[in-house]
Amino acid sequence: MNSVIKWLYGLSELPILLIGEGGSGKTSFLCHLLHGRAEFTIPTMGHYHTPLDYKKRTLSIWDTGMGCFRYPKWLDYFHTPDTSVLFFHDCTWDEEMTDQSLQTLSSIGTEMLAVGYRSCWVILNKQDSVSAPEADRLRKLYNKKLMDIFNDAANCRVIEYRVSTRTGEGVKQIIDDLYAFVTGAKKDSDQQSPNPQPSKQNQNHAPDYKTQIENEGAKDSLSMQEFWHLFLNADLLQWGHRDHLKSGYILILESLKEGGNAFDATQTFLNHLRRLRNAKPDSFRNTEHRTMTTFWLAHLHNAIIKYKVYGNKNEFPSWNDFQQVLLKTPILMNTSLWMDYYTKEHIFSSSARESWSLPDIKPLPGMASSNSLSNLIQENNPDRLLQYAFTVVQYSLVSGTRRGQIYFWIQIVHAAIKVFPTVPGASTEEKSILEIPASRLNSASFNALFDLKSSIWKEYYPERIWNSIAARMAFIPLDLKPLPNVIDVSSKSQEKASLLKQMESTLIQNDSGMPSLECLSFQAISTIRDADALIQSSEADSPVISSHSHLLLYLYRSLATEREDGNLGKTALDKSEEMSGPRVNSATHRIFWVQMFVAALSRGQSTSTDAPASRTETLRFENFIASNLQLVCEDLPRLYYSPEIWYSEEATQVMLAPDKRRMAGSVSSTGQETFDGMLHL
Ligand SMILES: Nc1nc2c(ncn2[C@@H]2O[C@H](COP(=O)(O)OP(=O)(O)OP(=O)(O)O)[C@@H](O)[C@H]2O)c(=O)[nH]1
Ligand SMILES: [Mg+2]
Repeated sequence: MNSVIKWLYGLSELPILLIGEGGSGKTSFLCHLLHGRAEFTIPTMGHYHTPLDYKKRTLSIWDTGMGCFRYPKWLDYFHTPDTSVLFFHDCTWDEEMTDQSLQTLSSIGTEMLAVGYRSCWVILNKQDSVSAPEADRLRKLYNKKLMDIFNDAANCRVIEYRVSTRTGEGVKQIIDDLYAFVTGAKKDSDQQSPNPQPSKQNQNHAPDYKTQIENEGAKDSLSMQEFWHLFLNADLLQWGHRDHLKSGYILILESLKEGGNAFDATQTFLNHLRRLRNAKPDSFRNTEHRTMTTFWLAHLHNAIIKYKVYGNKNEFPSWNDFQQVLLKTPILMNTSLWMDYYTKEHIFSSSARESWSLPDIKPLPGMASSNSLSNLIQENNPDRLLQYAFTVVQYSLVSGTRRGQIYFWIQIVHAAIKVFPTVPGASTEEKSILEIPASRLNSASFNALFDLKSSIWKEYYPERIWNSIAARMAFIPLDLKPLPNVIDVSSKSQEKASLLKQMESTLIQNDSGMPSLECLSFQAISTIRDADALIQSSEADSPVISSHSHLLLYLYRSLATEREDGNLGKTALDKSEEMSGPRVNSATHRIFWVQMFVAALSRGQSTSTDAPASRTETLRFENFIASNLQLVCEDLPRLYYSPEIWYSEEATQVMLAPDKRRMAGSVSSTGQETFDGMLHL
């Protein structure tokens, strides 16, 4: 795991770990270091890596949040024997908090001793707010504690001078001292290269994979359809590398068309393998290995994208292009390809067999490199049918009026979109347009499909009712004809092929960007509806999370009242740990959403946009969602994490920092903290 973390975040030089109880000033310290001033901070969750060029070296600074302490042995993942630890204490804490902080230092110290350590310096922070004798008292307490734990005064000590990460006093001196200490003490063993070399076999031999592909292709007399038929019936006469690639190619291609990725396709592939094994145990041995399957599907996925993008093609390749795709990426023929990425110990571990595990030699191609910001594409679509709904929704949510009209639009949009499945299907036949999941639909396709007009209300209401005062307050029963349950796909837009193409390109674009405002607004409507239903039932307070709307409502109810007492971060983590269910069974997933929530609530705090307490809970929740539309986007993690990291076993165990984009609560060296989602809305 350590090596995974190392290549993932480039933890190559002078690692420095900032730890200490929540609110002790770790992030403020980093802000001062980077920007030379204190900034507004929100509680940090998880671990964030910031490289800082300093003198002639790069400091690899890890800011941690209190979430860390909650995972057993978390230090194992982020602390190496060459890490310098800076432990923060808030001098204004009362006795109870001080005891807790001392205990935390004990448990961290014990783990450091087990892993091996370089140094541990205690920083008595916020001395701008306490007297000198109080700081002295604390210094003695901590000196004794350090002696008890490490008995190593040369490397483990309390900083003597005054420190305040608010005023900046002492900050530069700490880093100067640490730099001098580390560069002076650097051992020879540290110069070792962190990454093992790629396997010799792959370096020395460059087999002619192209010729091999051509030879095997020439002998392959089955059409792709025939192959697939035999595969489904477990009638394949052979089950070699090419057959694996072929079936994987079909599955990943179909998954891609419906907005899926290697991870969605992995489960389908494993299901097929199980089916084949049950049908013909002698021909299909039990070689089920989740990491290996995902590894190959991820490579096939990249090969398909490469073929499409570099070939300047508008469409995904077809089934029959398999041979051509293979020829463009001949390395797929290398059955030992995984050796470039995984050590044997790692890939043959039982956890890698059962769950997707990140490679420990180098990242898969296409995986975002450390902290690179993805270019967010703001859709600029002139054909914005949903804009109608959005405008009404936004107006209604913010002003609390015209509820009648908004519900009309909800019904219309909902009736139309009902023909889309909410969950992507797993069938592998050629996809029809109606198999694109609703969550991936964009407004242009929606418009083209349903041909709805902003004037459609005229079919249902006379103008005087539509514009009446009553319609502003509540939903008015329909006057002219009932609302449809399902709207037919417009007959004008039956040209499936061209629409499918349009959707495919949207899917690819959406991979790196946020859905349009219209889509977010649309999703917000259903979130609010779901939340309302949950509030009516008793399910809202259940920590067994049943849906994304439930997750949002649960966090909202747990945290919205907490922001006054300054303990938001701690409560958020406590609450998040009570949650269960498939959406939150990974540490990274859970903390990601909690962090998003904390950021949203903190923003509310700083801009005071919250609804008055007199409003009903549903309305307050509506108001909160309307001000933080990004939260309704279930795909939000895609903006921050590559799927390889997001779905990895490692991410399940500890909070892994995002690799595509920084989250609120972390500080970057290029700018100050970001409040996610709102920047590009
Ligand atoms: N008086 C005083 N307040 C400070 C000082 N440094 C930080 N603060 C305040 O303390 C609070 C917490 O600071 P952070 O830097 O967010 O603390 P943290 O250790 O990163 O907290 P977590 O991320 O929750 O673990 C903020 O409100 C800061 O403004 C200081 O030197 N003096
Ligand atoms: Mg912090």
